[in-house]
Amino acid sequence: MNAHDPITIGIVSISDRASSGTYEDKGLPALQEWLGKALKNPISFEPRLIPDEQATISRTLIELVDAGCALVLTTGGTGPAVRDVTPEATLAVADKEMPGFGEQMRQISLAFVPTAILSRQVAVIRGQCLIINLPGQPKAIAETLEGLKDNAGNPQVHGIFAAVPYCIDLIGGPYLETNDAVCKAFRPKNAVRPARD
Ligand SMILES: Nc1ncnc2c1ncn2[C@@H]1O[C@H](COP(=O)(O)OP(=O)(O)OP(=O)(O)O)[C@@H](O)[C@H]1O
Ligand SMILES: Nc1nc2c(c(=O)[nH]1)N[C@H]1C(S)=C(S)[C@@H](COP(=O)(O)O)O[C@H]1N2
Repeated sequence: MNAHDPITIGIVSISDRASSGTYEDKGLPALQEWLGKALKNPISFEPRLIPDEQATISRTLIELVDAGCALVLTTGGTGPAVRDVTPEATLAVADKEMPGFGEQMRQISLAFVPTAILSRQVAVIRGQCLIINLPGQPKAIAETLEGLKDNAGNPQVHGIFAAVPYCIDLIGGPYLETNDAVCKAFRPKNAVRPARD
């Protein structure tokens, strides 16, 4: 039996072309694969594939929070194009904005592509859920969550996921434990529970 707290995670791929079948969606599989590798907790996924429509995005986020998700990750629709409205839809359902996540993602992504500054990702708290926008490029999902490592695997720029478990502690969610080889979560010493494996 898995001794870790269970978690429900909403994963939302926001893409006009993937949701209409013009191309295959690679966002949901990339999110699911990375989270499955990074977390020791048993995960129940709530996947959604939707077009770049602001009202649909906001409605989907509210539905996932109401369904008990402690974490929702979106991918796509963060750029400057007319139909890129994921940040607006996310801010519209926010109780609190968490600007550090967007700042750190742009910092990480700049190490990969100069166009990282075009991504307007935001993160917010709604109720007891943390909602984070990731860029739409499927490879950007692991890059932003995991950060930049040197050849020996030591972090050079921390991935944003390192801060996710403690954030979820602070909003009263499940205690998340990570596989350190993928992503080492950081918590202040007094917030660390004894290991259970
Ligand atoms: N769900 C997805 N599956 C596969 N590739 C994707 C997906 N979303 C985005 N991409 C790729 O990343 C690029 C940048 O993503 P962005 O969210 O800006 O999409 P877009 O160009 O607005 O088009 P669309 O919304 O139709 O995917 C896309 O042009 C596409 O090549
Ligand atoms: N790590 C990473 N971040 C990235 C990219 C990338 O390839 N890798 N692409 C950038 C580009 S080209 C754009 S336009 C913005 C917005 O992407 P989105 O509209 O797909 O969300 O994300 C940026 N962030």
